[in-house]
Amino acid sequence: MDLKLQLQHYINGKWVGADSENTRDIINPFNQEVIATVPEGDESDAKAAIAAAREAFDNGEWASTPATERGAVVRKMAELIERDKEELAYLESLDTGKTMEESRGDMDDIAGVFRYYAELADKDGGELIDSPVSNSISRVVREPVGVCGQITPWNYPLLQASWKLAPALATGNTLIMKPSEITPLTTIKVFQLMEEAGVPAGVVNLVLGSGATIGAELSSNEDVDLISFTGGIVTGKKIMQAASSNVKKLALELGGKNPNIIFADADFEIAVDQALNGVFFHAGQICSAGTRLIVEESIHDEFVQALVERVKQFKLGSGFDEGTQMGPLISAEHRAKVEKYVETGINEGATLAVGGKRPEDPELQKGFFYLPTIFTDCTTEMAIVQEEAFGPVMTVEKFSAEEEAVKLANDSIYGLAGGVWTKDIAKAERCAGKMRMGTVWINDFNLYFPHAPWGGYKQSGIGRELGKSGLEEYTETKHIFQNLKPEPINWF
Ligand SMILES: NC(=O)c1ccc[n+]([C@@H]2O[C@H](COP(=O)([O-])OP(=O)(O)OC[C@H]3O[C@@H](n4cnc5c(N)ncnc54)[C@H](O)[C@@H]3O)[C@@H](O)[C@H]2O)c1
Ligand SMILES: C[N+](C)(C)CC=O
Repeated sequence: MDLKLQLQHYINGKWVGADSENTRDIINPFNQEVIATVPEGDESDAKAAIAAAREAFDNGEWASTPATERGAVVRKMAELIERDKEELAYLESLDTGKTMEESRGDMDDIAGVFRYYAELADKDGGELIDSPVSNSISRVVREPVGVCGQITPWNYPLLQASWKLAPALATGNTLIMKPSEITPLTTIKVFQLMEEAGVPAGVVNLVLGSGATIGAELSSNEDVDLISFTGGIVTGKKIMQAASSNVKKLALELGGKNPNIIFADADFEIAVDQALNGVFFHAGQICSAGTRLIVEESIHDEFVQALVERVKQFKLGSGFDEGTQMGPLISAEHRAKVEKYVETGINEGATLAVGGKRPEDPELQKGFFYLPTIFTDCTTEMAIVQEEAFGPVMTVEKFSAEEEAVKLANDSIYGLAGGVWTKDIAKAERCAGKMRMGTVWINDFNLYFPHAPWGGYKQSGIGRELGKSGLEEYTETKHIFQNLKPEPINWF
């Protein structure tokens, strides 16, 4: 398949092969066909990219380029992504199995992220602060952190990359990105676009390969000043340990096990519709999927019945077919993980209301498909209620009082996101105030946009992406104090 892509690393402004002869096949999750073969990097490739980024930061001009000019390059990226939207969406759907409609939506979001950070690039000229010393000037400025390692997951390959690339570039950092080894295509394409947009050599570097080699090198290498990671909690903890080598700045966007509370006074039809969307969109492979449904007892049975009836109608298929609502899971290994999780639920005594197996449709046998699944009679101590399945599986718990709903929602090591459905706004605000999560949606679910910070409480992560906070992650804060009338202290 000719994807018209430069299937190589991008280091110091050049497209280069891997030091070793190793390669990796990229697999289409819909039919297991090989879409592309890319170099599989090792530590030496990562070290070359880090050296290029270090040199570009220490001796290059990007960090001191006027912020307005950096903003113009970031804005150009938004324009190029819009220009190549169809091609990018095609590559994303090919690589992840998600529908073209989803991928097109992702590309719009990604262009929006570049545009947002382009606008912010030159808006922070520093701040004068009050000084306790007369005849002095005290000011606070923000400077780029330096060399940034950026590691992304496979579920939203380019979207998650854009949340890191745009703010890092806007603030004058240099970077090395390592996309997920199973979904590198759109990231490769965007590096081609960054070259076209005029990002100077060495400022952005791309290394393809596994987490255990490239990711581990980025996390531990002492020439890297910041590591920004989006992925699973187990990997996040490893990165945190490795990053202690030189006390790197750390941004971690980890998993979630997100509650969605449905009160009896919610708009029933909308709540059913959005509860389904909150879990089964992108086959549940979303960090903020509302997989823990917490439903008020008085409407529980009717609500579950409505969910099950709708789930039975879902159209599974190719992301390129009109009408497909849910694509395959990303890989055979990932589907096996989801299957194990469902088996655990059955063994724990939860009731399988629908799904719980692979589809029988002959058209879907080559893909990594799994039927949308709902468990009822779930209780908070069950592993299926506590652990992230990252697949199309919903657990349903019951509650009878507001405090109980909030307690159930907070009973998790995670704290990424959650939802509350009710027409009683005071009740919704009370719940939102008590829910220990980085995002709480009231009468909505899974909405994110560039202006709003994104990140987790508890073990869902450290730091924030998007919004102004997402820009600040890539800056160091410096206080410059100038004494305009120095005098001797006469102490010694
Ligand atoms: N909080 C968020 O915004 C957010 C967004 C998307 C995905 N996620 C989470 O990502 C997870 C799914 O993604 P995944 O399966 O790709 O996660 P993962 O942790 O397996 O991999 C993520 C990235 O880390 C790399 N990696 C693996 N081992 C590494 C190591 N030892 N050192 C450095 N890097 C290493 C991988 O190669 C990949 O690029 C889920 O838990 C999901 O919730 C979170
Ligand atoms: C952050 N988000 C919702 C775009 C993707 C999470 O997996």
